[in-house]
Amino acid sequence: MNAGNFSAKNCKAAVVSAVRHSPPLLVSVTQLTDMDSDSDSDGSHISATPPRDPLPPPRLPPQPPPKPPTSYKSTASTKRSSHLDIIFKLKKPSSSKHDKIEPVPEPEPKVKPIQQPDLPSPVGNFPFQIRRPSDQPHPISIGRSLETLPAGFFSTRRASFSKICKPSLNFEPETLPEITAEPKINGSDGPGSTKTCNKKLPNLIRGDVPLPPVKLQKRSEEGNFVRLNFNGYKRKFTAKGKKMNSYSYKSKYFKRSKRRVKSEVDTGSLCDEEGLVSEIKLQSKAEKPSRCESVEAAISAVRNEVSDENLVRLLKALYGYDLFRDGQLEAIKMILAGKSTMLVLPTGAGKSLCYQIPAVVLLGITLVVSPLVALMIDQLKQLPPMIQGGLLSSSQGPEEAAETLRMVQEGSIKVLFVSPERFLNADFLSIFSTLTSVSLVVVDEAHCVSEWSHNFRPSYMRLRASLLRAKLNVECILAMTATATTTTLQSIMSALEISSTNLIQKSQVRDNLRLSVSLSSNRMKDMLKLMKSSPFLGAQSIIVYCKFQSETDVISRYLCDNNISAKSYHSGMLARDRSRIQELFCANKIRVVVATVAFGMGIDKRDVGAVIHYSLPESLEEYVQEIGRGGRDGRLSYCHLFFDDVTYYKLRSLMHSDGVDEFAVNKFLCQVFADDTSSHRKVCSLVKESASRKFDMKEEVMLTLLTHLELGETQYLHLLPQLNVTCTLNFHKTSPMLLADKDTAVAAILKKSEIKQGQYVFDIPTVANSIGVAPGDLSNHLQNLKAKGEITYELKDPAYCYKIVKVPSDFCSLTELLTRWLLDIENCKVWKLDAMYSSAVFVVDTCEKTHDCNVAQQTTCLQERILDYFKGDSNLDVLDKMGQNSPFLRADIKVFLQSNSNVKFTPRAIARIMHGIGSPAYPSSTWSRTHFWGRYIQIDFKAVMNAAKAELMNFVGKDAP
Ligand SMILES: Nc1ncnc2c1ncn2[C@@H]1O[C@H](COP(=O)(O)OP(=O)(O)OP(=O)(O)O)[C@@H](O)[C@H]1O
Repeated sequence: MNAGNFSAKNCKAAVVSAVRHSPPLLVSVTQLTDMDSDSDSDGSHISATPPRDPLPPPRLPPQPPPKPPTSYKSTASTKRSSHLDIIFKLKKPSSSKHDKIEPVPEPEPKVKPIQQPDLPSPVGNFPFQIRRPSDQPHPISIGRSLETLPAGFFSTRRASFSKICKPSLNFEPETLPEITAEPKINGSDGPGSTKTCNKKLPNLIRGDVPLPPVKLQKRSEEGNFVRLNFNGYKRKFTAKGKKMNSYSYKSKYFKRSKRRVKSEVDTGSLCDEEGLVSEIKLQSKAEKPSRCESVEAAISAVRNEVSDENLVRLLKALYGYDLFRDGQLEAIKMILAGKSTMLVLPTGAGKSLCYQIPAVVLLGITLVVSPLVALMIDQLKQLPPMIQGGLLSSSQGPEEAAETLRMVQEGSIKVLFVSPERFLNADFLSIFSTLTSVSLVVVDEAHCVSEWSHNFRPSYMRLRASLLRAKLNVECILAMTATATTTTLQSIMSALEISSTNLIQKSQVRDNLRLSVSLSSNRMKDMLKLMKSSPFLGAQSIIVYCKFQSETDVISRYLCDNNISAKSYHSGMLARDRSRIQELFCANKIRVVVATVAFGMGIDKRDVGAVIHYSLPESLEEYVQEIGRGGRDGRLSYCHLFFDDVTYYKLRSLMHSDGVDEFAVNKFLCQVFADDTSSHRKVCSLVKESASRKFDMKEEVMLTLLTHLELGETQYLHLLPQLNVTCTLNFHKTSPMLLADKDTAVAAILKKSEIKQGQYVFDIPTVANSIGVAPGDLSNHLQNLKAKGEITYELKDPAYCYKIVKVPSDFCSLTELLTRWLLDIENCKVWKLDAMYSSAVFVVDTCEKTHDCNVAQQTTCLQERILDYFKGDSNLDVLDKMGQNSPFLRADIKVFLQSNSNVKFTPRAIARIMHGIGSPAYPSSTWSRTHFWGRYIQIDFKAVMNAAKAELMNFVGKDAP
């Protein structure tokens, strides 16, 4: 083997099959020949003959205690456990975005071989030995959601609704509280309630277009509201800068019967007893009828003539504001003229209003695509009371989703918030292509579309103009972001087919933010000093941003100890605790929130007087987004950034945590297309958790690859909504054989099941394929059987589902292409961090040189720097602070390999361990115990990878490249 083997250029199609069996980059250290340590590094004291005892054989998960069969359980329960048997017992660890950022632990003083039974195995050959956290239910359990359905729910709905119910089977990356957009009960006079909404009308509003009646929801009646269920806790909200909204909430048991709106804002107690489902109704204070009339009149006027004067009148009528802010009027007029628009305004500049006004003027529905449920909830709450809003999220129950869709079809929702994953769902799309007219699609946080942004989301790749036009019949698209470089903008505008003449871009940093930066060797002490001095001392509300969850707790405690009221906030906390803290902060009952990046989007507290960055952000985009939480009321807000080299090195390592190698991509492709059948109707699946470990690839990266395979130049597959694919089923009433005689699905289940402890365990897509139905239909059928008392079942193992459209003819070229693309994304992330760090250094240096280090001066310096960065100025000098080598690196890798001689590694896996980054196959819970964990954090990741590759080459007796 030589280095050339790593290049896909040399790769021939025939290699593909060889790759499946003999991974070129994956070398078992057990083959190492005599290898004494030549290191005098920290690891040199290690015995030159480290233990080579093989690890104990993998420990099978303990068998759960056998459950007595309720009835009709098979006697064949002693059947041999299969590969799936083991997968079933592995549970998904906590995986929120922010959880993934972990502090690098201190290394242990001695090198020890990793002695444990659950070592990761090489890519492609995992015996599923890695110990996982004990059984935790998946946050969204299909089984549970199906169990909550009323008997015969699917069968009793109209055909369209039985389809609509399927969204409940989807998994969307939404982990926040349930929300239900409930229909307006009495108000048949919502703006969209007119039947004319079903007609497709152009966006261009002219005098000659026949005007439908304008019917607004009267505020004196039951208004626009959203019912939220925060894990069984009632929440109390205070109005957040919205003149017209207040929030009332009561147990749904009272609300449902009375359907009467009451405003009860009590900031005293924030939680009621557990178990109660809360209803939070959003309503305005009773509005005078004249107000509605004035809004109706203002809308009619704009429909007749889109003039500045008429739009200002509508602004006043809807919001009470006298003037548009910079960029708003321009954007609204462009949208009303039917032109797709790219809008870049700073955070807090008022982007929402730019789609809300067109939404009331245009005749059809406005779809707003949002990346987070929390953001959708905030935006829904912030809709002016006269705009009827709704929301669809995977955390809703099927009945609630169906009800929202019914309202959409009726035309009584004007603005519908959806996640990008909805666009995978054919039933959802069919409603819009056939029944409901979509006037406008708004892509909020549009930078997520671009892989070159700081926050790329693979599901956003689906939002392409061609698809939106084809599926939704929509002409006008509005893309909005606060932070995008020129490259990012280009890729968004190309995906959404927005002409360069339709770009509205204002400065990305508001003028009322005063920026300052300092290098600190004791950030905690320095921060306290800062907060106790002017102007931070005078700030009523402060947000402190940290990188790591653990930091937020430590710092908030430290501040409290120093008489500053502070609370921590991060995504590892319960949703209800997060909401409570947000509410307390917004109600000025907590002065300081110490948060991770999780505290951001959607938070519209207007009077945040200071934003302090305790840790360096990962990019200037993130920095700009976070300082944008300050001074939303237009008053001065002070933003200070502390930075230090230790945090920079840690973050730099983390930038490599999504990277994958050619070999892993190739293995992944082989598995994706392993089910190559002549029938393209067959549904294939990839269980997320096990595949993630098998290929040592994060789930998000796998989804990125799958989405690219669907939406890239050639369409190789068609992605379907994600499903829980493993079903464990018990029969109760009729014997399985008798039931199978009458029911083909049951017959297929019996055929395709393994019997484990008397329970039938099968793969949903496999059974569905065998009888030629869609997996969703099989799930519905099971639900019906369950409703009749015939069966009970549980579903688990969330999986990506897809149909193969075309098998690639040249796996190697495709592998090379995808790997290079992922590598570019990885490099881009690194560059963004370097640009952030360099900017901080630049500002400190420049200001120091002037000997006049005041806040105002740093503001100018940093603003200029940010401007250059977003312009894509190639002159932006970015520091390269990383070391390229260390005299001890290779020797240490050698020792590491010796001391873990029973484990197979790739160069990337070794580099990750040396950089202290966990990965699905080499988790930090296991590997942080090694002495070498994070030891080479200051050496460039690629240099460590090269050294690891060379050592692995040595092992097989070949020269490194
Ligand atoms: N023309 C205006 N006059 C006065 N206030 C306005 C105007 N337009 C918007 N606002 C207010 O500014 C605040 C911020 O608006 P909005 O939430 O739409 O900002 P945004 O640009 O979407 O911010 P983010 O990027 O953080 O989501 C809101 O409270 C909104 O009511």
